[in-house]
Amino acid sequence: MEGPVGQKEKLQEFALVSVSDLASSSSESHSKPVVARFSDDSGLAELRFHKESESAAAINVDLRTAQIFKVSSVQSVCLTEGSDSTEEKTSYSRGVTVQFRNEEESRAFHCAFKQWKEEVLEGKPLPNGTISATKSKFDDKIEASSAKMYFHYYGQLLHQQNMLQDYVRTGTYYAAVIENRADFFGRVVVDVGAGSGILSLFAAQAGAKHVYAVEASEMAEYARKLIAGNPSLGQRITVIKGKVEEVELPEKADMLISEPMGTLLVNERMLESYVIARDRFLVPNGKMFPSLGRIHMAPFSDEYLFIEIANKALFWQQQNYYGVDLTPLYGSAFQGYFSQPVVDAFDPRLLVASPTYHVLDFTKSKEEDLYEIEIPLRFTASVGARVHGLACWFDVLFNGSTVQRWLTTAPGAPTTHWYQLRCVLAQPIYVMAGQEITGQLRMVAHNAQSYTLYLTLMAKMWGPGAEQGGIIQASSCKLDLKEPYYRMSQPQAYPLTQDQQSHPLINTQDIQIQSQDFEEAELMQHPSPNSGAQMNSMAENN
Ligand SMILES: C[S@@+](CC[C@H](N)C(=O)[O-])C[C@H]1O[C@@H](n2cnc3c(N)ncnc32)[C@H](O)[C@@H]1O
Repeated sequence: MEGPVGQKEKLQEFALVSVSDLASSSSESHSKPVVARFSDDSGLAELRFHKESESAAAINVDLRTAQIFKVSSVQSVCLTEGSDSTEEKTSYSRGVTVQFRNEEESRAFHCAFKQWKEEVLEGKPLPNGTISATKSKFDDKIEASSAKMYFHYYGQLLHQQNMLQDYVRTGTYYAAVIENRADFFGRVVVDVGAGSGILSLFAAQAGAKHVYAVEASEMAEYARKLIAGNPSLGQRITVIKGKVEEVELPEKADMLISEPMGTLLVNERMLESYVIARDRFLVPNGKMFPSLGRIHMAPFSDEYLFIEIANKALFWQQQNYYGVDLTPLYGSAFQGYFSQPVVDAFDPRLLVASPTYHVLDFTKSKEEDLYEIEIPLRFTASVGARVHGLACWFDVLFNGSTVQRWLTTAPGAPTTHWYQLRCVLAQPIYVMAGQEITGQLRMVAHNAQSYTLYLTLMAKMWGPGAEQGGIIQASSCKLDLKEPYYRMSQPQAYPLTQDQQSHPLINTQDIQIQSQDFEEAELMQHPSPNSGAQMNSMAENN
């Protein structure tokens, strides 16, 4: 045994009685002693079984995927994923039976095996496009079942198509890239979560020197196909299948391009992957497309929506449902319906105050900043109304050196597949025109790639008692962003109340609509692909 683990030239050797490759049934044994050698001198952490002083006919095991099982006190089986080099796609499991000289050596070997996996591989740089650690930051914070469903969803062409067919989204990306050729020309670009590879192809069209398209789902294979089918661009694009938290790239990037936005900007928690990619791949002062996002918020009044939600729970008020009293569950059902944020396109005239916004700067935010986001709220009601909750939407900025362009999901702007989001209070509050509405929106990330939302809205004392500063109404709710209620309908022509007609609601200029180059977008009837609820219901259906 030589070269203790942890030193620069890492190497460890064991003498064995024999090894046999289960696939070939050939056995390496006695004539010359068999050696098991852990090494990383090729840059690849591997276990190699070979005859002493003979490297030919060695059996190589990739330690990143290898597992070892004890069959007896002196015999073990080492299983690993293998790949057939002649046919890139084929992957199969490979087994090697290892015979030790005694129990003590077996124990030492197992101990070394465990150490190599845990200590040597942890954070160790590996060759381009390979996985850098057995368990990454992504795996630490995201539930495996959520990640599996998430990448399964994005692995399907139909869901990529849904995003590609959001012409406001894809058209704004295209315009932002092509109008800012100067930012791409001759530059190295990383496409973070490349999906079909569309943004990589746009970057190549704008003259990028090379684009690394990193995609964790099975979509990476389709991206390869699409890119190969566009050879004049494709020769400057490399698709790397893996998570941005784990892959290694051969060079630093001058620029990142990505579409990491989910419902309410933060759903899916992909913004965290975007800033991790920034820290891992981007040169100092490199560009990010988009570079920042804003969450916009305003209180709204929507009697129809409120009644619709409240009515859903009425089912549980039946006292004789096939002879069963359902009322014990009414309260829980009522709460359950109000814990679902509503996703739809609403008429901006439902807003009862000018919106405010919260900025997330992707060039500066730390990953941890996105774990919990607290937004203080302060509005002045422009009309007297019953406030039913908080309406939210987002926009992102492409801060090009030639043209600055915003992609907005604002109500009243051409509809995107993100629509808008509304948090509805089970207990509405009443406000008069000119009254101040305060509160807080707190978003806490959870391990199912989404957020729990805590909303509080308060209306301060109005009239003579106001100087005392007393709060007369406060209403709170807790919602799960992963479980939205999709209420996809055409924006309704809401009849204005008399009060609303005499007071113009809000200055619609306050809602920045910057993607107006596009014709009225057709309203898409499909639910957002970025929704956990849809993924869940999809999984339930399967
Ligand atoms: C919203 S889609 C955008 C796809 C494509 N860029 C586009 O604009 O059409 C996000 C993509 O990022 C991928 N993705 C999400 N998190 C990732 C991660 N940590 N590493 C690599 N890919 C990821 C998803 O599988 C999905 O294909």
